[in-house]
Amino acid sequence: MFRDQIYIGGQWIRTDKSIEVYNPADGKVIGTVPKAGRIEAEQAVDAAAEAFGHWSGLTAQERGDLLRRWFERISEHTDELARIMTMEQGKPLKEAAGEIAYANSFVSWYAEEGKRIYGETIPASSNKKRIIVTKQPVGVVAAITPWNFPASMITRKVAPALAAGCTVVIKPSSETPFTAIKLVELAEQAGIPAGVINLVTGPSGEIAEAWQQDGRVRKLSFTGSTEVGKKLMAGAAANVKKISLELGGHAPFIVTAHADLEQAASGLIASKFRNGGQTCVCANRIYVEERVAEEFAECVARLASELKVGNGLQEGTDIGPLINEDAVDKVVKQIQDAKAKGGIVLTGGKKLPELGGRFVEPTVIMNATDDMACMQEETFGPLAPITTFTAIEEAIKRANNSPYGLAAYVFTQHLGEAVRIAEALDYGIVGVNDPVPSTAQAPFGGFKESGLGREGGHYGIDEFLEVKYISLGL
Ligand SMILES: NC(=O)C1=CN([C@@H]2O[C@H](COP(=O)(O)OP(=O)(O)OC[C@H]3O[C@@H](n4cnc5c(N)ncnc54)[C@H](OP(=O)(O)O)[C@@H]3O)[C@@H](O)[C@H]2O)C=CC1
Ligand SMILES: O=C(O)CCCC(=O)O
Repeated sequence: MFRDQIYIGGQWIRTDKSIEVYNPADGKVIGTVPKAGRIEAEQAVDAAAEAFGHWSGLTAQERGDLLRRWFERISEHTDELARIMTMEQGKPLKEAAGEIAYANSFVSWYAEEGKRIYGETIPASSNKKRIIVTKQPVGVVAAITPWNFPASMITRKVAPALAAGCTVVIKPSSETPFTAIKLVELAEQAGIPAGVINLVTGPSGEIAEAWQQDGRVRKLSFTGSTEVGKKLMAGAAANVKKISLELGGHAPFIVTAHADLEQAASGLIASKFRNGGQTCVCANRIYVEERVAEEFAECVARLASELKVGNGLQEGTDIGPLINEDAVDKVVKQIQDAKAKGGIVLTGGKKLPELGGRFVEPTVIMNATDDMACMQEETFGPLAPITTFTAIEEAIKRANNSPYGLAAYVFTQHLGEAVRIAEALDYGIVGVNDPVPSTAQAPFGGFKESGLGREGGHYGIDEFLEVKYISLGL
């Protein structure tokens, strides 16, 4: 179940040293993965560079057929993949199975979309010339993925890259490598040729540096913190690598007096507590129009108090553990800070060491103010701070007052109000009466320090293509 090998050029390999992987629900070691370094990172690029000629030379239909076979293998192994994910990442089993289906939707969607990489002809200014525009794969792609979505962050990068004709080297998070390894094993079984997908595990800094410095890697796609994203962006300048960054978020969630309050409250629960709050698009700051705030907050607190916290493998669990002790400390500090600044805890507020892992109660805080840490920093945990506003313009101004610009949410039944607020928000994704807007067909990505580029939809495949202009003299 927990394969302890990396995959380079179609070979499964072990290294002398290894890294332990823990189950965050009980702190126990579930297995080890190789502690690869610069040498293996370079070997992976050798393999990907060698495989590129053949892979990019296949037709889009041939690549699509192989991606479709990968999709089928993943579907058949959903239960096993979900179990691996719950054991290394913590999210409840039903949510892990949901993530596998979501991850696989990128594989099926890009298996088709690769066939629609269209070029263009442009009228020339001389009738002795023809202007032809084509698109071709960028080359070898490096994908560095985080622990919060161990499957979908792999497929959201790898499926469009492969469909475009690129080959890839992957470095999954050291906290959740086994889901990624299983996905790659299934790609091998699906017949994706040796060298097209390569995966190494090990210290992220060393592996990322090797790939940054290697001019054969023409594109780096990263999901993770803004802090690391900035370093990678600076490193990519060395050989002017293309780069996509999907970084931190600090999503505002605006509820107006025109909202259906029950719909808004259950929407907030879905957005805020998905993956225990460890999602870059999670609601992080909740702005509610004053005259409905009390009723809304009571409804949210009641729903949050009904969520069952526990080991994700147990039936009925809604919220699993946080990924590590640092994550627990960050949430607990934000709760303490909010209380010290006048926040009132409506439900939750404590960590739950008696459960034997890294668990924090789903927490709802009323009377939040903009000077609280939870209103300024990404929480990445189950804390919902609620503040009030009296004028919509004030809510928009406060919502936009952030270096982040990934996702934002608006709940209102007033159409004009919904459109005006959605248009005024400086965010790449706006969910209007929709707490979970992510989907394979749509562009996912942020403004400002939340990142660069888009994943998903036809935008997501463009990230792996170069535009070539051919000027044809007749
Ligand atoms: N946008 C998102 O989805 C995510 C946002 N975050 C935000 O970041 C905060 C901190 O979480 P954390 O896990 O520490 O986030 P990191 O950004 O440190 O880790 C995310 C990924 O980046 C890798 N990584 C870490 N350092 C480097 C580096 N120098 N070069 C290349 N890759 C690197 C990690 O690998 P390894 O695990 O092997 O070190 C992991 O795969 C969270 O609280 C949250 O706010 C975190 C994760 C995902
Ligand atoms: O970066 C993340 O948090 C993963 C994206 C989750 C999603 O696709 O909704």
